[in-house]
Amino acid sequence: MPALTIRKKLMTLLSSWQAYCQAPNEEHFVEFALGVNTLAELLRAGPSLGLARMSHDLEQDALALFNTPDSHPISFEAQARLAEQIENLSQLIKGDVLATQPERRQQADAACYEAKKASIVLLSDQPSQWQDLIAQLGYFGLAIDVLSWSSAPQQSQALLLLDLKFTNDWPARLSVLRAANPASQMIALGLNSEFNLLHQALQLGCDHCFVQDMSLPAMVAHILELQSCQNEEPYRVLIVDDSLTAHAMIRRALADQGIETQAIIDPRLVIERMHEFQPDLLLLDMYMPDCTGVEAARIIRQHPEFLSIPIVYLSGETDLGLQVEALRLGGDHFLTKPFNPVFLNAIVNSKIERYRTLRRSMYHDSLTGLLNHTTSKSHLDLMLEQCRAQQRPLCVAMLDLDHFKQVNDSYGHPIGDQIIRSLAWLLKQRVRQGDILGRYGGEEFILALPGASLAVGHSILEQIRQDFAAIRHPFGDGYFQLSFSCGMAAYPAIEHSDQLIEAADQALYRAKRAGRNRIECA
Ligand SMILES: Nc1nc2c(ncn2[C@@H]2O[C@H](COP(=O)(O)OP(=O)(O)OP(=O)(O)O)[C@@H](O)[C@H]2O)c(=O)[nH]1
Repeated sequence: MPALTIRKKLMTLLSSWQAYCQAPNEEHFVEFALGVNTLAELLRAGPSLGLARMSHDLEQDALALFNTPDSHPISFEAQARLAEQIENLSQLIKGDVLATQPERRQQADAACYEAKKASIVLLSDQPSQWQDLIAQLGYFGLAIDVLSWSSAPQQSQALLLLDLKFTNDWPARLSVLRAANPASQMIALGLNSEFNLLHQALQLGCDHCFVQDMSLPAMVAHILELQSCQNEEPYRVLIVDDSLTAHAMIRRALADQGIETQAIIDPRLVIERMHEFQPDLLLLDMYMPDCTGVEAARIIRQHPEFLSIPIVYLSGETDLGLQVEALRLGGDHFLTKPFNPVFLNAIVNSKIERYRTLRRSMYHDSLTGLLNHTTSKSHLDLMLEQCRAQQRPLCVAMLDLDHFKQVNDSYGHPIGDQIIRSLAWLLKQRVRQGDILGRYGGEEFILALPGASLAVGHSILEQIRQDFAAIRHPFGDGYFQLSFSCGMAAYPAIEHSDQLIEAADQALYRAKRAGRNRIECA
């Protein structure tokens, strides 16, 4: 997320707050709440989890005061609390956090094939108790700074892992730590899963608790998840409304949150436009001259590819019976005009989030979260066409775990699953945003690197191969190690995507026959 956009949204928020303080009426409060909501959405998608949390808290407090039109000005205490939160958030945004943005962006966009340097701190007076966790994260390229509680950081934006198991007086320490590090993400380690303890830790500012019996792989997976870049495509909304004023108002409200919109007046064009724009949600006016929203929705639902797309009706209609009927006939929600922009954004965001989750489960493998076999292949076809058009090389790698049957036989299927997940995690950490990474078969993965020649691809995969082979997978009191073999092929030497996969597969077969734990090129 560009630092400039965040700063601009912060400025909008600050001026709307100032306007409210000068003239504390409902209209100004709505503007302010919209500003908070917009900034919170931006920060939610950004790299700083702590900032996201702070803006979320501010948003919640602002929204809690939202539905009280008669109570403006808000109480002195509420105003002071909001002012303090705004001040803290704005200090942090203006300060160090954005200074680290170019570096973070570089990690996300450019060649992040190398191990990422994470900012993770473990606070513990008995760090030897956590050496397995530190080692495991290390294998994924995440370096942990270990500090004692007496040298706890201040104003840190790191992910803080807090040893509460071997720490006396942790509640007091926790609240001091949270106050000193409002923008950090805090994870409590080692509490037993008693309701009151967890409640207390969360109330004192922890964002997550890893309870005592949580398995090491689960902890590692969760931390990796928190560390991974969140680079999602912007949400897309198609507006179908015969009023140009409605188009302008809705587009303005949604654009503030980075949501892409297109608008059409004629409902008869809706299917064509949906194919072109591929929206995540439809805002459909109820009453248009040639066709009602309900009729349009029914037509949309006749197309299997649009069966699950969320449809939200917009209408001045307050007749409950009609609304219920409209929902029965293919709609998901009903917003009454004049709509509240904060509410509109909240509905749109939550519906799209769920829709995308559903789509992810269709295109992604459930064990690893990587693209599934079919989607990897179709993405590869598209990518090859792009590389052909741009006259860029494209390197394809097929990876297969070595002697994996033995892992299942010796350690059990769940451990086998965990190994598959750990290779997926390692690969996810190393690829760039535009690369294809998929689980091609049981213990086979596909990687496609646009712009990379065979030589470049080889050196990237070689580093990953060495790193994976060095990972020690814990089992009982000991550990075991594992390797993968890899076959590679590249465009333009090989012209078609099926042939690329076939050639990489044959090279993989040669790597297996030559002794495994190696890379062969077509
Ligand atoms: N745990 C687990 N095992 C899987 C999964 N998918 C496939 N497998 C197992 O992966 C093993 C693959 O075995 P083989 O094809 O004989 O290959 P290998 O033992 O890895 O030997 P080489 O590939 O020749 O090095 C089989 O035992 C499958 O049951 C999965 O999702 N989870």
